[in-house]
Amino acid sequence: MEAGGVGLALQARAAGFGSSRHRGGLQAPTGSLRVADPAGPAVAVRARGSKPVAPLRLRAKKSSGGHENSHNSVDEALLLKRKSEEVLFYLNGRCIYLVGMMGSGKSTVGKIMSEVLGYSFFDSDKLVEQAVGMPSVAQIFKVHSEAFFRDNESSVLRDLSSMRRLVVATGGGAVIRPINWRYMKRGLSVWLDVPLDALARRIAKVGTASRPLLDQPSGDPYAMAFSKLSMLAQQRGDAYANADVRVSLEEIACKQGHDDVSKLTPTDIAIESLHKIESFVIEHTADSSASDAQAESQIQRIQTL
Ligand SMILES: Nc1ncnc2c1ncn2[C@@H]1O[C@H](COP(=O)(O)OP(=O)(O)OP(=O)(O)O)[C@@H](O)[C@H]1O
Ligand SMILES: O=C(O)C1=C[C@@H](O)[C@@H](O)[C@H](O)C1
Ligand SMILES: [Mg+2]
Repeated sequence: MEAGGVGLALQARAAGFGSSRHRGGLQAPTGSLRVADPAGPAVAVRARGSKPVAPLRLRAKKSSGGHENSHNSVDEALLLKRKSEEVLFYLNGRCIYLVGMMGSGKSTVGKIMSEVLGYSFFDSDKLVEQAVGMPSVAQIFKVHSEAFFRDNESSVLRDLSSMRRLVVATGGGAVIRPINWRYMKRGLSVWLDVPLDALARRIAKVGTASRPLLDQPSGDPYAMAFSKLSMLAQQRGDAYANADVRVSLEEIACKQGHDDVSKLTPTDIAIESLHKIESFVIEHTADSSASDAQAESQIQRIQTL
């Protein structure tokens, strides 16, 4: 199933936000996964020449609606910081895997979470590109095949799963292979559940060229994205629901009294994700041997689907 020998030289850049420091990822493939100290602090896994994790800067900017700004207010930034400190205690170095459809905000929200937690951020699509030595997922699909991409995606997730203190934005389709769940269940998985209409709006705004499963030479970008996303959602059934935690944007919007999920900032979503992670971990660490058994039986169930 998995690609053989897709080695990764893990040189994570400490995740930043709002700058080129964002581009967490690997250097060109150079052999096996190397981490100086997998259990050590996030600064132990950073790119050659990159700077250590920058302290959280509170930015009090009004949202433009385009989400160039990560936080709406100082209050929101403080809430995020406070929640991350509580969650860190319970996480005990466990990795966080964000799953969800294309455009659900895994990369955007993941970077915010990694910054506040002092974790390193990885985007599994980028890691596959680097491991294969191609500039884009679209090109990998074109030159090789989706199956080839999926094999490499599994290899990347396997390599990441041996590490600690990472936030991983997984590829939108990573949930379809049961073996990937075995890897992701070594950490905590979070499903960003975003209505298809909002996904299609986001994707239409930036275009579909980088997303081969949605790319369409002509037609209305929103309508095309919506119809393809609907099809994928149907094919994937409840694969996303295998995640430990579900973060529903509709639920957050409802709690905040908004009629539209587009009012939510990535920070709102990061806060809710941390909150849900905390509840999940508290609930499942009461009896850790029972929860290990639960996780194993869940993996067995996924594998037989
Ligand atoms: N809360 C939000 N509100 C509005 N737009 C958002 C929000 N979060 C992310 N976006 C925008 O939606 C687009 C997709 O976000 P992002 O790349 O983070 O998603 P993704 O889940 O990583 O997608 P992919 O699976 O394709 O990598 C980006 O243009 C991003 O700026
Ligand atoms: O949903 C999917 O199947 C995909 C999502 C992207 O993140 C990429 O992993 C790729 O374009 C496939
Ligand atoms: Mg992404």
